[in-house]
Amino acid sequence: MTRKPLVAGNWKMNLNHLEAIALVQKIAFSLPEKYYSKVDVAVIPPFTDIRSVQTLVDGDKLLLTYGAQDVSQHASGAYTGEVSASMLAKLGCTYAVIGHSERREHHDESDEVVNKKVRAALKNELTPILCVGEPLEVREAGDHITHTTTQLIEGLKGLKSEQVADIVVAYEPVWAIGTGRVATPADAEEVCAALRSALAEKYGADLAAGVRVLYGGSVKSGNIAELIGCENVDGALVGGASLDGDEFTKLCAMAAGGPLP
Ligand SMILES: O=C(CO)COP(=O)(O)O
Repeated sequence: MTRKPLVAGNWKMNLNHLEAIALVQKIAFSLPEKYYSKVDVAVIPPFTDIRSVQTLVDGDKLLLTYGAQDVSQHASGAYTGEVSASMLAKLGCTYAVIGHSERREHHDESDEVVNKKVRAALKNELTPILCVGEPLEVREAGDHITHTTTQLIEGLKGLKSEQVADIVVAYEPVWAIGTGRVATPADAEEVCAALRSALAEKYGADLAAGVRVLYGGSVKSGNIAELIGCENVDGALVGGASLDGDEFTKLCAMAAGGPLP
C-alpha cells in the first residue's frame, strides 16, 4: 500500500501569533502547490497561535493543515489551563500531537494519560499523532523495540480497529531530539517497522499497512530524503528545522521527492 508522506512541523514553545502568521505566509509562498499532491504538510503551533493560523489557511485557501501540540484528556469543566479536543476541532485542527517525550518527561504523562488523550482526540475527529520513543539508556540496554511497541499498544488500549486506522504514529528517539544526532536510516527503519508489526499483530496486516509512521529527531532538509526512503518511514515530525521557513520548505520539497526549482 502506498502511504502519502506527512511532514509536520512541531514548533514547540516558540513563535508568538504574529511570528506564526509570518512563518505560515512564508511556507505558503515558497512551496508550490504541486508539491502537496506528493506530501501532506502540517504545522503544529502553540495554542495561542492556532486561531491566527486558521484565519490564514481558511482565508487564503492554503493547502497546509495544522494541529495542536497537546490536548486535554477531559471533555470540559474545572480543569484550569487545559484545552479540550472539541475546542481544537472548532478551530479547524486536523491533528493533535499526543505523548511527546517532552510532555512525558516534564509533565509526567503516563501511557494511561496518553491513552485518554488519544480517545479524547478521536472522539472529536482530530487525528492523534501518537509519539513514542526511547531514552538513551534504554537504547544502550537494547530494549528500544520493547519500550516503543509497549508505549504504542498501551497508548491505543481499548480503541476499535477503525479508530486505530485513523491515527499517525511518530517514532522520536529521545536521544535524537534537539541534539543534532539523527538516527541512522537503519535505526529509524528498525523501530518504524517494529511499530508497524506490532499494529499488524494486534489489528491486522491490512490496517497496519495503511497507518503512517513518522520519524522525528534532528530531521533537516539534508537528511529527510534518506529517512523517507526507508520502507516503513512515512514522513517526519520536525522540531527545530520547522521554525525556519526556507529550511522547512526545502525539507517538505525533499519529502515530496525533489528539490525546489
Ligand atoms: O521533538 C521533535 C519533534 O516533535 C524533534 O525535534 P528536533 O527536530 O528539534 O530534533
